[in-house]
Amino acid sequence: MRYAHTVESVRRAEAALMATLPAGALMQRAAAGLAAVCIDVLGSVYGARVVVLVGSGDNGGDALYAAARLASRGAAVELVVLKPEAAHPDGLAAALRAGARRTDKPAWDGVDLLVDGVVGIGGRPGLRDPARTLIEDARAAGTYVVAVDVPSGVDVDGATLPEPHVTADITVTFGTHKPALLAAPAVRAAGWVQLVDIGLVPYLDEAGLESVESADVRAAYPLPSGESHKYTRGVVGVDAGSDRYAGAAELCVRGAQAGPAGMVRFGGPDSVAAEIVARRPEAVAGRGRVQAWVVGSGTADRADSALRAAAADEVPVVVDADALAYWRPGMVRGALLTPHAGELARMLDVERSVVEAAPLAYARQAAERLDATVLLKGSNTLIAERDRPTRVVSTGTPWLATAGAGDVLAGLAGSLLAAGLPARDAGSLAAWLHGAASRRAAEYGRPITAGDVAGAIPAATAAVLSAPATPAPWA
Ligand SMILES: NC(=O)C1=CN([C@@H]2O[C@H](COP(=O)(O)OP(=O)(O)OC[C@H]3O[C@@H](n4cnc5c(N)ncnc54)[C@H](O)[C@@H]3O)[C@@H](O)[C@H]2O)[C@@H](O)CC1
Ligand SMILES: Nc1ncnc2c1ncn2[C@@H]1O[C@H](COP(=O)(O)OP(=O)(O)O)[C@@H](O)[C@H]1O
Ligand SMILES: [K+]
Repeated sequence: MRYAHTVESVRRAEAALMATLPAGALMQRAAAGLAAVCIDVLGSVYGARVVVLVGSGDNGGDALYAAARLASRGAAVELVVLKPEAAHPDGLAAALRAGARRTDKPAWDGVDLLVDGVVGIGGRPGLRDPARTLIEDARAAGTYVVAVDVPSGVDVDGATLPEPHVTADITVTFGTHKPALLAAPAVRAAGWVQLVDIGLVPYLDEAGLESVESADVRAAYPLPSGESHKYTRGVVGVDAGSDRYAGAAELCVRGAQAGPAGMVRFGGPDSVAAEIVARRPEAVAGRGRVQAWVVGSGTADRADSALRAAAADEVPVVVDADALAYWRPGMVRGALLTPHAGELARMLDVERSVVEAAPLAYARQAAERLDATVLLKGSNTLIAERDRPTRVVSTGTPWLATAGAGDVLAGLAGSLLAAGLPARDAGSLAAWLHGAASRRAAEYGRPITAGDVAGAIPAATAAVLSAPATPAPWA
């Protein structure tokens, strides 16, 4: 996992760490890491032109000490000190001593790098002038931007993206990630994120947000063993599709078949079942004992009865698409709801745009109010559960925004549930593998169908499971 901590928890940890160190040591660690990334970006430092925007807090202090390091390596460093009376005095003196010069209006032509030290975790969202105009001018000139700790102006904890804000090419962050560096929409402003270790980790409490990585998928994926048979691997029931949306049923079944469960039962209408079995002969038509249900993809006006029937089995349920409207808090223990922003907005009775602007807050609110694990689909996908760190998955590609992709995801999540994973892990792994499969299918940049995504899930799974350890002979 990559972990993100809120401003409050970073401050708490920093205070505890600072108490063990000489004054200023932490800022030096941060500045050294920042300067190293800038040097990497520049390639050749000597003679490079660097403009540093210096705010009035410690974020500006970091930027000033990094500026001193760059200037002492021969870079032509220009400091724009936004509030001279409040700039970090020792940092400013160090930068000037090393040869940096002050300016109010840099000529952006020929600037190799802009360092954004306007505000960090102490910043209020948004940017005021003159920082705003300076950033706009630099961007218009195509200047490469390195943000210090966070891109200035973003909402650090809420990960929303108020206008105006800095859009960085690289963000060099200290100690731990911040929510805005992992979750949409703010993550779009961060560019590539580089974490600098300043020794904070032992002092941090549990992260509120965690980003799922390939090693997490490998560690949690339910593997069959030599003793397994199809029933011990889990049976997943799919109640999806209708005469109008038969395709949704097939895509959901294909997602389920690409997961770890040993068998897929199709419990939808007979007319659809006949077609499913003809096209996917491994699926078994008719209801029976299952370890998890997937309900709702393309069920149209059967959604209510389909959800109630699944709930009566008292096994975990993936509640997707049309069935979401009939979800009642507490209906099923261990349920995984898989709405996109529009569906979640309807469930919470707000506008879609409101959810899209603050997905992290709404996914969390939904998990509370709806009493279930909520997987909110989008450019990155969130998995929220009450009293647990929220997960974020960002393996997908925008090509994944294609009709039916959600049906595949629901099927895959159901298979992982049936194989025994709790809802939060099933949702995390399903979203990760679904996103990885979409990238594989899109070959890093071409249109794909939901069927292509389903077809690529086994290869994406193989790639992540091929751990360096020697596999057991039967695996
Ligand atoms: N606390 C620590 O131990 C460490 C902090 N570090 C740095 O310190 C930063 C936090 O420093 P601070 O707490 O001083 O806060 P910041 O430097 O993030 O910002 C606070 C200052 O910016 C002004 N400000 C707030 N919102 C603004 C806005 N929208 N536009 C313009 N000005 C605004 C405030 O009036 C205040 O003076 C971190 O992000 C990190 O870069 C690092 O040096 C590592 C160690
Ligand atoms: N911009 C994007 N970048 C990456 N993935 C996206 C983006 N937009 C949507 N997705 C993903 O595409 C899938 C679309 O699912 P969904 O909205 O349910 O479509 P459908 O209902 O047609 O199946 C989800 O997995 C979602 O996370
Ligand atoms: K910054």
